[in-house]
Amino acid sequence: MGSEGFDKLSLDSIRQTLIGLEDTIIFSLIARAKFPLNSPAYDPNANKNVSFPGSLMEFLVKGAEAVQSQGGRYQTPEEVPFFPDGLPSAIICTSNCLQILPPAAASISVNKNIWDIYVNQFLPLLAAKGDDGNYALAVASDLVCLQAISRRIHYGKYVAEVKFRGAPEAYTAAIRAKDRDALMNMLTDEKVEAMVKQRVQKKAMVFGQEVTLSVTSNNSSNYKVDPSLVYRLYDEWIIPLTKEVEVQYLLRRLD
Ligand SMILES: C=C(O[C@@H]1C=C(C(=O)O)C=C[C@H]1O)C(=O)O
Repeated sequence: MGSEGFDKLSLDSIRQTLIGLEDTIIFSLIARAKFPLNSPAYDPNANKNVSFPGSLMEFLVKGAEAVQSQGGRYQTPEEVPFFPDGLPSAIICTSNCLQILPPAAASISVNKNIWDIYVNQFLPLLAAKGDDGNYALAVASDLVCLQAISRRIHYGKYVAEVKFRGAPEAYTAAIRAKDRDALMNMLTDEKVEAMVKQRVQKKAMVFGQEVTLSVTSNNSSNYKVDPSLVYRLYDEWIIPLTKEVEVQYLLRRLD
């Protein structure tokens, strides 16, 4: 998002972007679900190659982020690396180089939470048990999921900025008081959250249905990804982490 566009930003336009990211996230989950869990890819102890520490997934994600960083991926507040330490600089400055949000926005990241939830809680629910040896393909698919989920959650920085601009006095008072609960109450819109969760569950049913040429109606209830799991992903993890990003952003807004 270019800085010239920020002033035209509205909550509706940001929400439209988040709706678009729902599709990206759900299709990335469908792609990952094609592989079994392949647990050795996530186990640092399964890696006997001492040339790199950590799991195969950590090794592959670090390498991918290093290349993408040189291409300028991490020049906007919503694009946050999972392994920021030692990332090479961008070799080009894209239009997004311009300062969009206050400098403190760049330091806000909940990627450690996202990684831990995804690897240790969500992935075992998404992928079938088993090991087909396609570790690099499965991890490449994981990275697409993680980056889409992270982008969606860190879009909370823009949401918070628009909300701040909509009620600067009220937010300033809560920020000055470092009142996290007040900020959380002010930024929460339960009606919108409910619509988001219902919509992603329905999208998982539509996008994840098996398409056949059978003349009979396709009323099978087997989906490529469990729609109730997608609902839970948003309910227990994506929405709460988005709001956490909003609160962290607001607490730094007046720095
Ligand atoms: C993102 C927003 O802020 C909060 C988080 C939401 C979400 O993560 O889906 C939805 C509504 C709000 O409670 C918003 O207001 O759109």
